[in-house]
Order: sequence, then C-alpha cells, then structure tokens
Amino acid sequence: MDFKSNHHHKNFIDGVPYATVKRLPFYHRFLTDLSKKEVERISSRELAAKMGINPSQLRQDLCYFGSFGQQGYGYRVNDLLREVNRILGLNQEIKMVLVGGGHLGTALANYDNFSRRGFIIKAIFDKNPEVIGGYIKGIPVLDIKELQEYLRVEPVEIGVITTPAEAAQETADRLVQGGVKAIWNFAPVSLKVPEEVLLENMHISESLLLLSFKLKQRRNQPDPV
Ligand SMILES: NC(=O)c1ccc[n+]([C@@H]2O[C@H](COP(=O)([O-])OP(=O)(O)OC[C@H]3O[C@@H](n4cnc5c(N)ncnc54)[C@H](O)[C@@H]3O)[C@@H](O)[C@H]2O)c1
Repeated sequence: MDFKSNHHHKNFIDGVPYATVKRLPFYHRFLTDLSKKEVERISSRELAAKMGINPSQLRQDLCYFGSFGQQGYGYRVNDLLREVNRILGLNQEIKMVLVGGGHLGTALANYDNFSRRGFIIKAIFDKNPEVIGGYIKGIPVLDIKELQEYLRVEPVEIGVITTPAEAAQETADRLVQGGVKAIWNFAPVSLKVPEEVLLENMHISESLLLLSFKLKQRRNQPDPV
C-alpha cells in the first residue's frame, strides 16, 4: 500500500492520521517483541489486549499499514513489523553526529539498540581537549571546531545535542549550518531552529518533575483500605 502525501491536511502525515503516527513506536515495540519470540501471527484481539488498547482502535490503525489481516487468521507479525518499520523510515540507515561526549553522550553512544535499528553515530564532537582524539565505544571523538568541515565531507541527517544547557543553542546553530535535517536535543533548553529543521526534545528532568508531582499527589491521598 502506498501512502499519498496529504500535506494540506495537518492531521495527516503521508496519509496516516497523526494520532496513529504517535502510536507507531508503541506498535514497533510490541511487534518487535513478538517477532523475537518467533510468534508468526496474532489476532487483532490478542494484540490489542497485549498492548492494552481498544481492539477497534487497533484494527483502524492497522488499516493504514496495509491489509495484512485475514478473517479468522489474524496478522502476520513480520509483515506488520516490516510495514511499521517502513512507515517509521527504519528500513534505511540514518547517520547521526553527537555533540557533547560527557556522561549522557557516552551513555547514548554505548546504547547498542540505536545502531541495531539503523541509527549510526558517525562521530562525537566535544570541546574538551582531554576527550578529543579518543574513542567512545569505537566512535571517534573530534574537536567541535571540526564539525562544519566534517559535515561537509560526511553529511548526516540527525544531530544529537548532549552539551550543557549553555552550549546547546550555539551547538544547534553549528549543526544547522552544517546541514543537518533534524536535531535530537537532550539539553534543558528551548532551542530556536529554522522551520525546515526538525526538532525533537528529550527533556529527561521534566519527566522526573512530573513523576515528583504524581508522587506528591499519591502521598496526599488516604491509603486504600
Ligand atoms: N547525565 C544525565 O543523565 C542527564 C540527564 C538529564 C539531562 N541531561 C542533560 O544533558 C546534557 C549533558 O549532561 P551530562 O551529564 O552528559 O554533562 P557532562 O558535563 O558530563 O557532558 C557535557 C559534555 O559537553 C562538552 N561540551 C561543553 N560545551 C561544549 C561545546 N560548546 N561544544 C561541544 N562540546 C561541549 C563537555 O566538554 C562535556 O564533555 C545537559 O544539558 C544536561 O542537562 C543529562
């Protein structure tokens, strides 16, 4: 099934409703899990129950991924996963650079699952002479001054920012000048980037603050009897 572009309707991305797109990573996770367990097929009822979502919602979502379901047979897990991967753009390698090879940068570089899914960190950039010239998980750590020249020779699509907050905007500017198409930002800053550059923020501390709030709420509630 081919998706017609539907740019004039902002609730749709490539013919898939945004609400469905937002659930794609969730489908990806469950289908990958089933595929690993070598489950060949699954009914929409079973899959919905596993994922804790409404079966009719699930059937509706899956309609957008192509017609894989067969009455009384269910869905072929691998076909469905392949389609979800295709829609998510995971059927090709995506090159990234990471700026800020400190604690978080090192943790991300060490996380095997990104490269397993095709997200390849080509180089890490830092300004600290003590780390420049070294390697993190086999990835070279280069001088931030070389970023522009590097990207000219080796264009990448995603720039990951794991610098301290104060350095995040100048890092974003450098990445944009270098021609990256998307930024994955972990610094607790609202970055300004041109409209054509995609920005996804991963504000870990904000998530922790939310948890703190919920914890406080629960503490204030009387214990259930
Ligand atoms: N470590 C975590 O678990 C964590 C959690 C939540 C948020 N964050 C955020 O992630 C970011 C990084 O945190 P961290 O703990 O890894 O810090 P860190 O100090 O360990 O690492 C930051 C790295 O960025 C480099 N750097 C500084 N300025 C630079 C510049 N202008 N250009 C290139 N490199 C530069 C430093 O030399 C250092 O290696 C921060 O914005 C922090 O708020 C981190």
